[in-house]
Order: sequence, then structure tokens, then C-alpha cells
Amino acid sequence: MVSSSTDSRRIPAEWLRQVVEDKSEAPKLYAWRLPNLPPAGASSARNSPEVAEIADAEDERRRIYILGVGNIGRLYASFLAKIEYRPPITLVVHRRELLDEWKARPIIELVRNNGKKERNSRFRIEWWTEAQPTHGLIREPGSGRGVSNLIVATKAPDAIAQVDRVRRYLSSASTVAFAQNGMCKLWPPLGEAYVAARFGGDKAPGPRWLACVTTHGVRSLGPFRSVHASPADVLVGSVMVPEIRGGDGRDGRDGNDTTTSKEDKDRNATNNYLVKQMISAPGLNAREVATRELWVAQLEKLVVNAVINPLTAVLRCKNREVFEERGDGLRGVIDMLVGEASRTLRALVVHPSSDAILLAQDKDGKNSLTGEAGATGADLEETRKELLERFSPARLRGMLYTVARKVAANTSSMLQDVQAGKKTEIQDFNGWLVEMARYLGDEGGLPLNEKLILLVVDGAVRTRDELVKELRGD
Ligand SMILES: CC(C)(CO)[C@@H](O)C(=O)[O-]
Repeated sequence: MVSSSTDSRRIPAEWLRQVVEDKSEAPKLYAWRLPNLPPAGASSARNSPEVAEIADAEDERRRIYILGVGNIGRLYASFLAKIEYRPPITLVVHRRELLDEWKARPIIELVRNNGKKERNSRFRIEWWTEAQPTHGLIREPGSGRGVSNLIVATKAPDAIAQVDRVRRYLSSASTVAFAQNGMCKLWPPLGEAYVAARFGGDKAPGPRWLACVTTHGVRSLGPFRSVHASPADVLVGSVMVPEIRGGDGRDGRDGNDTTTSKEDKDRNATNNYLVKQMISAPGLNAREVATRELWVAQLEKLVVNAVINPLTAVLRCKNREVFEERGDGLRGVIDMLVGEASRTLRALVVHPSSDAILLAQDKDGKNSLTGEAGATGADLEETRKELLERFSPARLRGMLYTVARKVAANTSSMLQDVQAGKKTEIQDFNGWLVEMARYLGDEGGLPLNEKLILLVVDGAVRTRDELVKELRGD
């Protein structure tokens, strides 16, 4: 286990080392809304008294903040907005210009795969920044009541940094859901060290931390506009293993727990609010799963992203083409990439840092892979055996080809990033595998993944033949 007091040089992740070493106070942020935009030609001097509004407690308890309004943020916003007893929703943008764009055209547009355009405008929009507004009312995120429900829909490399930046407004009354691709950084063993470093002391036990595995395919058409190219589903669950909190694999805060105090029950019900909203959002197709099932699903999705995304980015092609048999060896390369991923996931399964996840139980008290009640050493061995089989090259390859058929017509998110000149998520997919292999002591490393990372980082474009030769080292 990695503790927050661990010698920071030995912490196996740069992001966590930075958090543990950073003793600065959480920054105070201002939540700019449209009336905070100064009229054209106005001076930047403060022109109104600093009056804060009285926030509506019930509104804040129900309000869902969506941090990041790219494809994933638009998808969640559009479907959550369709709930019958609609929760209030705030879109949180990362640039001031997006407030201006929203002012000009305040609509999220999602083009469904039948061509129908779904438009939604009933959102509040905010920009969270350290700069105090010069016009209009001054507010902080959550209007002084803290942020109860936060969906982090940024790209993977920004997710933890963004949450860390808003930590001043998060507490044990908050639920934070990570919705992007890639492994959530708060899985054991690192998550607990992060929570202890940032939420130890009077804020303990910190927010409820959720992750979502989002398989919907979405393509951007520009700010606030996307095509919902391939409807799929969402798995949501807790990334914290409960040990001390009720033992249901969903951190005991699901509203069905066995704790008796009214205070605990109220808090548990509150903390499951966001999950319930996601599940009831028409079209999002969200399902709540136990911690271990979520972990396995995220690892499998990682394998999909670590193969499809970089290959499509370097070959500049749609997902479908990567899997076409053209006798040029690309299928062999895919097998080799799957082989490297399989080796790493299998080593992770047998590593002691995974024991807590493997022993986590389902809501009904059963071990979710064996179906047996209770969690014992024998269960651990049984679960390991099942996961070693599930992460075998043959099973992972079968899983990859099944997903690939469903998303054949998509332009991968990494190719979209490359085409838009944006930073890619390569370090969170293939980089995660390479780092994990290193952490687990894999001497040989993952040579194909390492080469692929360099190609994507360099913005390289290759033909199929060139790529096969380069990756195989012919
Ligand atoms: C499944 C997937 C690769 C489909 O395009 C998607 O997760 C993506 O594009 O990142």
C-alpha cells in the first residue's frame, strides 16, 4: 500500500508524487457566469459591489456540474437533461472564450445516428478561474455550499489535475465521477494515498469517487456540437474498496447499507444520487456495477483504446480499416499488442496491490466472479484464476474484435485529437500499460507499445506496410 507519508521519491506515479510534495492551499476559484462577461469596451476595473447571492441549498444538492464540455461532457449533459424530474445542470468550461461562444449560441446539439438533431439549452454555464470577475456578482463554485455532484469529463491527462484544483469545494458530501477513457488514477493502491493527502483530517473520508466506462462513440462537430455516432452504454461504480465501509464493493454509500445512524443513512442516500441520475438518464444506458466488475471493464476498455486509438491515429484511418485483413501483417501487430497488454494485466492480477479489489464483494455479499458468499483466501485464488483466463491473449483478442465490430464506423477519439491538433491520451492508454509493466517488474518492457507511443507523440503518419515494419523491427 502506498501511504501519503511514503517517501515521495518512492511513489510510483509522477502525478501522485507532485500532490504529496505540494503543501500549498487549495486555490480559491471564482465561478464566472454570462453576466460576469464585461460589456464590449468596458473597463477592467471592478464596477459593482461584491454582493454574493444566497444559494438555494436544495438546488445545490441536486445540481450536477459537468467539468469539460467536449464529446463526453456533451453526451452526459444531453442525456441527463432528458430525465423527467430533470436535475439542474451546470456546464463548466475551461476557457473564457467558450462563455462568449455560449452567449452567442446557447445550445448543446447532439446529432443522433438517424440524423435527428437533439438540442438542449437549459443549462447554466460557468468558467472556474482564479481571476475575480470585474462585472456582476461574485461567486465561487457551488455558490458557497460546495459542489455536491461533479462529473469530470475532461480528457484523461487533465482529469486528476482538474479535480485537485477544485478540491476546496469538495467534501464527504460530494460525489465525483470520472467519465473519460483510460484507467481512473484513484484505483488502489494510489487512490487512498491521494485521498489521504488531500482530504485527510477534517474533510475525511472525502468525496465518493466513481468511475464510468463510457462505450458510446461520439464525434465532435465543433464547440457544443457532436454526432452520437454509435450508441452504446455506460458502467458506473465506486473506485474505492470499502474495507471499513460496509463491504459491498460499492464503498457502503449506496443507500442500501447496513449502517444504522440516521446521519449515515442520509449521507449514503445523498452520495448515491449521482449514480441514480445516470441510471435514469434515457439513452445513456448506464448501469451500476460493483467495484471489481468496474475495474475489469476499465482494464478491458483500456486494451481496446491502446490498440484502436494509436493505430488509427498513425494510419489516419477509420476504426474499421485497422481490422481489415490485407495480408500485410497488421493483424499480427494487433496480436502482439494484445500479447503485451495481456502480460501486463495478468501480472497485475497476481500482484498483492490488487488483492483488495479482487476481494471486494457485490451488493448481495457475494464474490462477483465466483458467485460464492463471503471473501476468503480461497475466493482470492479462484478470482485470480478466472481473471488470468479472462485476460489471456485469446480472450482479450476476442473481446477486442467484438468491440471493434461495434465501433467499426467510428473515427477514434485519438484520431479526432490528432486532426484537431490537440494533445492525445496516448500516455493514459499505452503509457499506462508501459508504466504498469515497469512497476510490476517486467524486465523486457513493452517494446511495441513503447514504439507506438513515440510515433503518436511525434504526430507520425505511416502506411500500413511502414507501420508493420517499424513496430516489428524488420
Ligand atoms: C471504442 C473507441 C476506440 C471507439 O472509437 C473509443 O473509445 C474511442 O474512440 O476512444
